[in-house]
Amino acid sequence: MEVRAFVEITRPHNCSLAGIVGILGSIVALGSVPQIKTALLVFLVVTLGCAGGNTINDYFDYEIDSINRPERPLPRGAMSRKTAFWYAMFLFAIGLLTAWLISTYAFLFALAAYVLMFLYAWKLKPMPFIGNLAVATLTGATPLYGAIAVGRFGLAGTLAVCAFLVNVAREVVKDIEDMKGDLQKGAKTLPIIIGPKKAAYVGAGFGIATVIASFLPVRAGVGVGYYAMVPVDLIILYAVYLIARNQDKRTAHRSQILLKVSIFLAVMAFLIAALV
Ligand SMILES: CC(C)=CCC/C(C)=C/CC/C(C)=C/CC/C(C)=C/COC[C@H](O)COP(=O)(O)O
Ligand SMILES: CC(C)=CCC/C(C)=C/CC/C(C)=C/CC/C(C)=C/COP(=O)(O)OP(=O)(O)O
Ligand SMILES: [Mg+2]
Repeated sequence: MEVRAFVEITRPHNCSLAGIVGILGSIVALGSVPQIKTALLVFLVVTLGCAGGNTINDYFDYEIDSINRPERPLPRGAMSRKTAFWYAMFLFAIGLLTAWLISTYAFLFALAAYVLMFLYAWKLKPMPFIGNLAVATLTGATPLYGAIAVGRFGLAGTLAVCAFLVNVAREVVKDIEDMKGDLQKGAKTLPIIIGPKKAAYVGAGFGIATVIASFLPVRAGVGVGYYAMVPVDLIILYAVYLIARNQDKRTAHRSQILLKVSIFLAVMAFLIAALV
């Protein structure tokens, strides 16, 4: 058992980004910075949920990760599957207790998100496109969580739409990248059902929709700091061009990584626009 596996399995880079997005949702909903206590609680509920979701995801993905991702903690033997299961339940429990400190609505919203993450890992992921929509719904729910915590929505809805669209695009491209392992395990992902080319066009369509939606906050009057979004949209369009042109594993990996970079930069752009 490797102690560092308890951090690694949670994918802290995703969880910390998600936590920041939760706080961003509060900022954009309020139009100002929330109380530090609220910001901290939102960050904890989202990061603990994301950590539990990634952990339970690796628990259920053990066989497929043994093919696609043998370096991950469970396939390489750094942690037992039983330990991973109860570690995920522990993370979810602490997250729910933290959500209870915010409000009843915040608790119920977190409970729904955590249940959806468990269902995704347990049953939804192999369903063509349904699994992609579940993950994208969870990422879209993240800024909404921050809004629920402060009792207002404001512009958090536009953030949620962008998060949903870009993550549908990224999930489809990730499925194109993982086709080999998914085929061996009999998973019925979108690229396997309709073919990688048509799936690439679906992902590209959601990528283009993200670029269009990324200007929604401008229409709502978000400040000039928002022009930081322009390079983000150019990166998304390049990722779309790559996957539409070629669907081999290497191109799909480059495209999905570019989409992840665009998510990180977009979050920074929204933060700048909200705080400038
Ligand atoms: C215009 C534009 C791109 C707006 C971005 C909107 C926005 C706020 C996006 C944030 C979405 C979010 C909550 C991200 C959290 C971290 C994350 C990438 C979650 C989804 O992860 C699922 C994925 O399958 C994990 O795989 P990997 O990253 O390869 O470990
Ligand atoms: C709204 C609240 C309270 C929490 C949301 C928490 C967040 C941000 C969830 C975003 C989606 C996410 C990261 C869920 C975790 C589990 C997951 C979907 C991991 C992706 O796993 P796979 O689809 O198997 O892809 P990999 O090949 O990377 O394992
Ligand atoms: Mg997985």
